[in-house]
Amino acid sequence: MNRKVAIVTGTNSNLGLNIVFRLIETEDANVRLTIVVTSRTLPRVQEVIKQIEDFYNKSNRVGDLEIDFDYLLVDFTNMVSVLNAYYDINKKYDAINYLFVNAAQGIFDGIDWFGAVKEVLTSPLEAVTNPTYKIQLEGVKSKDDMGLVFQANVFGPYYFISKILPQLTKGKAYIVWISSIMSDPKYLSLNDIELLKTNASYEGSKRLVDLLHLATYKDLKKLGINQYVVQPGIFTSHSFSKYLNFFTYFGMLLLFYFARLLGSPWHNIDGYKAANAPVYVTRLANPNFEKQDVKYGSATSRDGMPYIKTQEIDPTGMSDVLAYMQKKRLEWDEKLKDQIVETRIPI
Ligand SMILES: NC(=O)C1=CN([C@@H]2O[C@H](COP(=O)(O)OP(=O)(O)OC[C@H]3O[C@@H](n4cnc5c(N)ncnc54)[C@H](OP(=O)(O)O)[C@@H]3O)[C@@H](O)[C@H]2O)C=CC1
Ligand SMILES: CC(C)=CCC[C@@H](C)[C@H]1CC[C@H]2C3=C(CC[C@]12C)[C@@]1(C)CCC(=O)[C@@H](C)[C@@H]1CC3
Repeated sequence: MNRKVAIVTGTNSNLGLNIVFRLIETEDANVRLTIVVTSRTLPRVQEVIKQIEDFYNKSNRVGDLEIDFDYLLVDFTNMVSVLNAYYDINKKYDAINYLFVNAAQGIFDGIDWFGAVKEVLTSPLEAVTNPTYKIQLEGVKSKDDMGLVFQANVFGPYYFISKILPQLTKGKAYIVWISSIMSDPKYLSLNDIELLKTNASYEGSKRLVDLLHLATYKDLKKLGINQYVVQPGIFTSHSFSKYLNFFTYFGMLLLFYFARLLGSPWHNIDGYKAANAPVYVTRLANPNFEKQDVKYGSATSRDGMPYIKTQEIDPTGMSDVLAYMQKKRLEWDEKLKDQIVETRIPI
């Protein structure tokens, strides 16, 4: 049985879970797939493993695909936690075949409901595609003294990748960065790469993801690693449902279906449709022919049919971003060099 290892960060999110579901559906036969679930807490690990097991046992893959589980407790806003996660992987695996960089956070502080109603009434499609009424805090730093959203969504995962590069190389891995349609160049100033002087740090972090991908995929390809950047469109998520009540939740769903009816390709609405592009690039795209300098999007037609829609990425600033990340990586290599030492003395 050929063994493969898949790491999905933020597995217990709507998208993370559906990425695993689609991977189970499309993985080759006669494979033993180890799914490395990641979370910041053990209860969420246990919860998502149960959901994946239920899906697998009801699937038609029980006969020709074996799955087993491992987990990583990692918080990407804590560099010691990221280093621990690397140590964990380094101890257990010599090859990793898939890494989905799915975990992300914003520092949302609620919704400007007056602004939301105004946007919905004046431009309902824009209101649920490029919303400007989500309130984001500005200038929030992590305990590691970095921009919190910058570290969580970009630098933490980048540093993790740099540490497990030997395993990713051995596994001829697919790395899939989850970006967003809200990653326009306007959200990132090259004088504020850690996103501390912006009230759109979430969108800025997704612009950084796009640029970091463009700046690194060619070198990774020389190692046999195929990296892609994708975006899942728009779908229901635990992270923003907490701001909604029964009426606003169903009001949002109604607007999502209305947007799809008006011809929006991006209102996938459910996590399974949203997970189309992330798995497409690893299972169906041919890395010898498919372009890697575009963003693969999960899309849904008016009549609910899923499809893949690519978008060009403006490369402006990619060298500045890469230089910043490489400098930050060397800084943290130095800071963490004696952080974890083997204390067990062999008898
Ligand atoms: N929902 C949408 O419409 C869209 C979502 N996306 C992207 O899709 C991805 C998944 O989104 P969604 O399903 O809504 O996810 P959620 O916001 O519901 O969940 C986020 C996930 O990320 C993990 N996470 C958050 N912060 C950290 C951290 N500091 N360290 C480690 N893990 C962390 C959480 O894990 P835990 O709490 O278990 O630790 C959780 O599983 C994200 O990258 C998001 O930006 C892109 C476009 C649209
Ligand atoms: C207007 C009503 C009745 C309710 C408010 C719904 C909003 C909470 C919701 C509508 C559009 C959503 C949206 C996102 C978050 C939640 C909404 C603002 C994102 C910003 C999530 C992250 C992304 O990457 C974007 C592409 C999403 C855009 C749409």
